[in-house]
Amino acid sequence: MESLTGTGTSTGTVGGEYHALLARHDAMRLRNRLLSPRRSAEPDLPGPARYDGAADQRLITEYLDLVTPFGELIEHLYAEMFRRRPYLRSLFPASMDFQRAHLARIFRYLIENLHDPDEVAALFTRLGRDHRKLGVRPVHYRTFEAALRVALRRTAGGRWTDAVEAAWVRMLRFAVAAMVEGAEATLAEPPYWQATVTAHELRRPDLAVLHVRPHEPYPYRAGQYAAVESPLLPQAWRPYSLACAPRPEGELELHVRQTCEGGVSEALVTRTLVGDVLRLGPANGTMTLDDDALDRDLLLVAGGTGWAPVKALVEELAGRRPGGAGRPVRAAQERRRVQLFLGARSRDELYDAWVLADWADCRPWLRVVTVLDEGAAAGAYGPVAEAVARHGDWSGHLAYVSGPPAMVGATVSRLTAAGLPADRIRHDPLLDAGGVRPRPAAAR
Ligand SMILES: NC(=O)C1=CN([C@@H]2O[C@H](COP(=O)(O)OP(=O)(O)OC[C@H]3O[C@@H](n4cnc5c(N)ncnc54)[C@H](O)[C@@H]3O)[C@@H](O)[C@H]2O)C=CC1
Repeated sequence: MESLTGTGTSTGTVGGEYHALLARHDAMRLRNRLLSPRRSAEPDLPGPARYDGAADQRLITEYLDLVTPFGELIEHLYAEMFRRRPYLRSLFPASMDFQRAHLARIFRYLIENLHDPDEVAALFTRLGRDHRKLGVRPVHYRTFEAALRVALRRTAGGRWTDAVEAAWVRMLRFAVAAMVEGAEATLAEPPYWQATVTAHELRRPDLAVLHVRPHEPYPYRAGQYAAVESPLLPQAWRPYSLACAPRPEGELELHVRQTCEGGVSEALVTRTLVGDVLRLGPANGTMTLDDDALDRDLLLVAGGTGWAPVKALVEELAGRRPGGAGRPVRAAQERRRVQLFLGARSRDELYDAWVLADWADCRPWLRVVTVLDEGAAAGAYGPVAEAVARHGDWSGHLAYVSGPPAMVGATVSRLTAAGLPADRIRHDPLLDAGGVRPRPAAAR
């Protein structure tokens, strides 16, 4: 483990050799764990049991104004970390803006949820699994901790106390223990999957549909999302929903809207060619069809490229109905109906319209309403949340909502106000660009 700290280059991005070394190291750890499963791989990191998060939350919150907004703290933290271990810079993307914002979200999430250690541990266990793709090792967290302590003192100034710092450190160690646990539990799966682009269609000037073929079997369920990295922007990973149900040949579909210049979405939409090799992180997300989901009528609501996971869900449903190749649904479940609302800015923005037309012809259990921002030509109009609310009583349904965060939030609010229990509405993290959930107050 410690020997890895000297690996890598002091500048540039993390390379194949580093990942090959990590893979060999993971294989050794897995072997050791299988031979002696009770042995903790990182005995010096504390486990999450019996952590009094509420007490630390009170202390941290009382002195929070000394270190917020988090911008300055995070600047100091990364500066100190890269000063101590320059090679760690290679584990991060060239531009740190996104990373800084992401870390601020993580700190906010941690502090706001610390009274609920189980919830925090569950999220950070998933994050630990996901962080394997970055080449992060447990030893790196110790450097992070040391840098955080320096940064806290530098930012807070004279009123800072050892007791508050100790609370921050306990909070961090608690989260790190869960991350290490998550990484250890998934040692048997690859930290990332390489996937070759087999098709790239520009459907709108700023929107592409990509097909990619993973080099190894890629486990996921319809409705899930994965972090994607382009070789044009190493170590910059962004989440995209997988737009198809698992297929026998293993090919995946991604829908990407360019959201800004110079980012991952631009690289995928305008600078990616057939034959390029992307990397995918492990699949995540709870917008999936469990068996009990099939006992209810379904309401699917999608806006823009939020159509992607909903398309995958409908594909899975079709595969499980008579005539489909998937695991069949029970007879009673066959009678269940699916109502889909698809929001788009204009008719031209319905970039997958031919799929909808095909489906309307051969899927009598599916009803589709397209909702255009401009005019009522396709059957409904106005913000998709309002169209859904106008169209009926959804209180007995199970709902899946996907699209711009404001649209998802508005739809969830309308549905809960109309009597649909919150635990029957599924959607991905709203503010998430890297796996962190928003505060509980934001409707999910
Ligand atoms: N799993 C998920 O939740 C997924 C989410 N997305 C997100 O969906 C968004 C898609 O972007 P675009 O294709 O550019 O969508 P867009 O900006 O074209 O919006 C699509 C439709 O959503 C509705 N909408 C948009 N903003 C709204 C608001 N503030 N309030 C109510 N309704 C609103 C409108 O009906 C609009 O026509 C991105 O933010 C992306 O991150 C994309 C894929 C999957």
